[in-house]
Amino acid sequence: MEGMTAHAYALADGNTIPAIGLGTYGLNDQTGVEAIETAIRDGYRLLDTAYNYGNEEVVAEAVRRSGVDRSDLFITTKLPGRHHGAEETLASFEQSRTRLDLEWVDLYLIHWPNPSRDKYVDSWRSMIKLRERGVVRSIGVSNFTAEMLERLGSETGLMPVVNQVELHPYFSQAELRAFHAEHGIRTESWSPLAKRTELLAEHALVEIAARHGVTTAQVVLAWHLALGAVPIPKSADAARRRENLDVFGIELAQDEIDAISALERGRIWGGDPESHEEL
Ligand SMILES: NC(=O)C1=CN([C@@H]2O[C@H](COP(=O)(O)OP(=O)(O)OC[C@H]3O[C@@H](n4cnc5c(N)ncnc54)[C@H](OP(=O)(O)O)[C@@H]3O)[C@@H](O)[C@H]2O)C=CC1
Ligand SMILES: O=C(O)C(=O)[C@@H](O)[C@H](O)C(=O)CO
Repeated sequence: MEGMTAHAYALADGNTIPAIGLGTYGLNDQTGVEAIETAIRDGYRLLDTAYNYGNEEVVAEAVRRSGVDRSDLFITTKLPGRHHGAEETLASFEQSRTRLDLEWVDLYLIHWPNPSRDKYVDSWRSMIKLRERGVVRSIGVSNFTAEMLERLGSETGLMPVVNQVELHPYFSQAELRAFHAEHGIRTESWSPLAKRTELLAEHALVEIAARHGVTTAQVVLAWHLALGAVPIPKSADAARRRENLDVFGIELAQDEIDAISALERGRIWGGDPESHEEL
């Protein structure tokens, strides 16, 4: 599995990111605390939240209750579109950090580029400052196109180390992943199971899963690992979360990887970074 050691990858800034994580969108309130706490106890180390998920305090409580050393966890949060801008970014981060009850955040992402606002470069400069201050270990983006990434690089001299994008067998992002590989950017996959939809019943996946004696969800997650992308599946169910973590022994053959990539059909909803407004 490309560039992976001990189920983690080195990022271009020298930090390390776990090879799989837990998506937390929709894990709220007490049930969310219990789900995330159990996930940590079961071995999840990367937790993916965002200002806009309204659950940063839920993540904080789960981390406290888990008993796992904070330095063994990798916690990501994201800057919302309505807070783009130099000062706004610094203030928004501080709110996130306070709610997360953390000395530092492992990975801070610009959630969406919101190009109509044209402020993501200002936000990026503030994120560079946050990293220099040590309150953020790694900085990245989400839902950025190659052109937007180029712009960050040319205007600030620093490329993100991660771009978290929609990625699953229906939308495999081959071109963007090639751009990432050229520029030392690690790809993270959001909605890695295509929000379940009908993906997990696809004939090609059912066949491959039967051959390996695993579930179709596990096949999809093994495909992400084979691509060198970091999937962050969300599940509210403890057994499914354990299933999603138990994928490192699945070695897909190249023809299986190709058959899964051939399911390509496009985005599962209208989240085009050029036009989507996520405030
Ligand atoms: N940066 C961005 O713009 C975005 C980031 N994200 C991030 O990505 C994470 C994951 O994406 P999400 O949209 O939730 O989609 P996923 O692809 O992770 O799919 C989640 C769905 O799949 C089901 N599921 C999970 N595991 C299994 C399994 N083993 N077998 C069968 N069904 C399963 C879940 O149901 P159940 O809970 O009942 O198990 C849920 O309905 C989010 O939580 C968030 O952190 C998501 C969207 C955009
Ligand atoms: O989950 C996320 O990170 C998002 O950006 C979502 O708000 C996403 O835009 C969505 O779920 C829209 O239906």
